[in-house]
Amino acid sequence: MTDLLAPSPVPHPPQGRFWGLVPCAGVGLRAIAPGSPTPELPKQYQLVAGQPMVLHTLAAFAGTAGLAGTLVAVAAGDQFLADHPVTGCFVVPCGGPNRADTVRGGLKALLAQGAAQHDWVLVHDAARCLITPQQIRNLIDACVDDAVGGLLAHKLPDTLKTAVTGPTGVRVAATVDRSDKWLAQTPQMFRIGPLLDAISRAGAAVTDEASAMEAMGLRPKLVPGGAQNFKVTYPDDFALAAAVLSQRGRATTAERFQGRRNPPSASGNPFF
Ligand SMILES: Nc1ccn([C@@H]2O[C@H](COP(=O)(O)OP(=O)(O)OP(=O)(O)O)[C@@H](O)[C@H]2O)c(=O)n1
Ligand SMILES: C[C@](O)(CO)[C@H](O)COP(=O)(O)O
Repeated sequence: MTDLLAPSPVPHPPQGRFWGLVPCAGVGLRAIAPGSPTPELPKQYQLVAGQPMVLHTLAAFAGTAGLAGTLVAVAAGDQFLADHPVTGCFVVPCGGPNRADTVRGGLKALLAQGAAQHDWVLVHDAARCLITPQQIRNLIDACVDDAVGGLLAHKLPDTLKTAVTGPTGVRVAATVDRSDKWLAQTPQMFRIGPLLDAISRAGAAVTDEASAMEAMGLRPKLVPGGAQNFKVTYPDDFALAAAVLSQRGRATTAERFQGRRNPPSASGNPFF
């Protein structure tokens, strides 16, 4: 195994461009409350704070300076984004049966559309709709000079248990040391060529890009993301995401209102 903590004798490849890649071809089965009918739309198109979830996600990518473009990987026949175009985003029907297949299709499509093997790609779940341009920028800044790349992640905040299921239900098997545990988030940022190679070798079972790179013996960098960058996965998550987005919207409106009420004045006194 390569020891990436040791200085690399291989010079870094040339800088390259930065692309977004948003896998958007899932169904959202875990987001359906038990006993509820199957929703008409997959979860990434359901309304959150008055807007389809994925449009919040894509707005953050559209608002990030320095990206060459963002590819949205959707299921074959999915027309939703044709009716809701987003500046700087292009839609490709390369969705596969699981997330890794969708990402692999998206990486091939990026190369087919002119991206270079050494360009960077930031893979981000459509269902992480609370991502901000600042967090995307933080990841780029933290990884751009790294030999491997990295991902946003959140240091485990709670006590961690393993479980055992027996005749009396689910019970604690053990309490696990959490000091080295992080929750993997997205975006996950790697060079396109090495990532495509890693995912192709790892197969469809890997649940994130970093796992595929780890399987190649590499150690992606962990960059703090924050608790708000959670993935809308379970039914309760919609209300939580809506509350955060609405609060951000109110804060932005208040800041604008404050700016109009107290414009900077030549005297330096905000009242004159
Ligand atoms: N075949 C798939 C499966 C998932 N995804 C995308 O991967 C992201 C993260 O996946 P997850 O939240 O697990 O979404 P789903 O697979 O849709 O959810 P579930 O497992 O509950 O069905 C989502 O934006 C989802 O649309 C995808 O593009 N292609
Ligand atoms: C990539 C990911 O968001 C990292 O946490 C996550 O693994 C994707 O969702 P899934 O639930 O594993 O399919």
